[in-house]
Amino acid sequence: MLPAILSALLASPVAQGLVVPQLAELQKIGTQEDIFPYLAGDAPYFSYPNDYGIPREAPESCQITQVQLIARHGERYPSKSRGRKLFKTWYKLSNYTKTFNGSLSFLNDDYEFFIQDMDNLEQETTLKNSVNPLNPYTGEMDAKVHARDFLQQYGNLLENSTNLTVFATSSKRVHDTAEYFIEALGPDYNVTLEVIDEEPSAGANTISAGYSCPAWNESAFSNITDAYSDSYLKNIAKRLNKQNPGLNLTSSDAFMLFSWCAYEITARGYSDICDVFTQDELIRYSYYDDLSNYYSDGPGYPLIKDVGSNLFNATVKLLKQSEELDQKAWLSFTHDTDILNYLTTVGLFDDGNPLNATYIPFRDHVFHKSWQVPMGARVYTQKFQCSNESYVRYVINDAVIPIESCSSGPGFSCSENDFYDYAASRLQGLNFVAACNVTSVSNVTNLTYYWDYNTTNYNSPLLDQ
Ligand SMILES: Cc1ncc(C[n+]2csc(CCOP(=O)(O)O)c2C)c(N)n1
Repeated sequence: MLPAILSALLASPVAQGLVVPQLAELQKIGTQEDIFPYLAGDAPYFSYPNDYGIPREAPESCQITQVQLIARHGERYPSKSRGRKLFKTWYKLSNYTKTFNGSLSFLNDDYEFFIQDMDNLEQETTLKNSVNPLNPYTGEMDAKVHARDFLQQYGNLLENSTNLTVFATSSKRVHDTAEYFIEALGPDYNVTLEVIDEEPSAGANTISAGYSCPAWNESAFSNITDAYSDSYLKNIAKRLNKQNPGLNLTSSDAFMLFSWCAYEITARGYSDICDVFTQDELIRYSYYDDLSNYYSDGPGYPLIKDVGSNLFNATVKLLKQSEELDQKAWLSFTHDTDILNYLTTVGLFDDGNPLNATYIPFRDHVFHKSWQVPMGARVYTQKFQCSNESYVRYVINDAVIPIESCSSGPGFSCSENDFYDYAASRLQGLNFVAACNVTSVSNVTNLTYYWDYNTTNYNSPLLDQ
């Protein structure tokens, strides 16, 4: 039942004259959140599932002394290359002249594709560019709500300094996310945004080490990932073609339907195409995303530990200098792959069992990509003091994820010196500049922006990537 006030509003002459969302649309918004974790990090933000139950607030009688955030930009439209592929599938459907049957029947009713302006590709979803004015899943709102949550959790760290410097890569959507976040902090803080170049020429002075790594090869392990069966995609195409003779969808079209589902939810608030999939198909799609990222940007590709070491090294240095540095909160915005690379070096989602293409290892499977880097992902490093001891731990997408070999401190944290030993052991033998052949694209071999932002003006031109 629709609340009486809403029925009255929709029936009113005023509403009739406005563009009001259809009632059926309204009722679908908010009903698809259970499938977000299966959509390869393209769906709206969700908190880390399977939280261990550890409160993310500092433990009783402990004070946070430093916090670091590495965040992904918020919900966005598809990239240009994904957009091109989505349109290919959409044209096939929009050129179909017969009446649709089965789960595609929604296309019979004046359906409008969710990408309505090519200029939106690569960009954040906002209140303004949403397909539906009631879309609750914009990147803009996500960043703003996140900022208020940050203030509630860590606002006291900002109290003694009037200035806060925030860092974002020069990708427009990443930069825009940081701006929305800053806007929502409110007028009490004097915030400067430093825009750090993500062109390869930035070398090691980057929050996006992947772009400065010419040695990285996306398909280095495609021999493993290519072996993953695509029969679930063939089945989807076969089912839809049987219901709709002459449609001729391929496995690649079926693959695109998952992105359509995810991105449409972020632009419209819901997506009817999601009803095409069975739960088994969602699980198979999701595992393919884990498998391919494990071998291109995660623990399955040894070079990735070197890539992630650039940022991990810097975060450890900041922790060590927490007392002497005036700034106590270090906020950085970047891309999903950079966060995956960083977390791979930190080692929180590597249980040593390599993912395989033949079966889904349901019980031995900690590398869930979308759980680590959904849209709006937020990886916090907390340093806190209890009595005279300091401790470090990670809070990922609202869940405390302990370092298993170092979690005997309060709130399953790692005591500061043990953490430095842990970090040193993770970083041993890694060398971003050498392993990535950084000097072939840049002569910058150190990450300095956290330390020289007062004397160097970082304002790189924004990129649509
Ligand atoms: C090590 C490494 N270097 C470069 C790439 C290329 N790449 C493909 S997608 C993407 C960012 C989109 O993410 P988001 O949606 O968070 O903006 C990047 C940087 C990669 N995958 N791994």
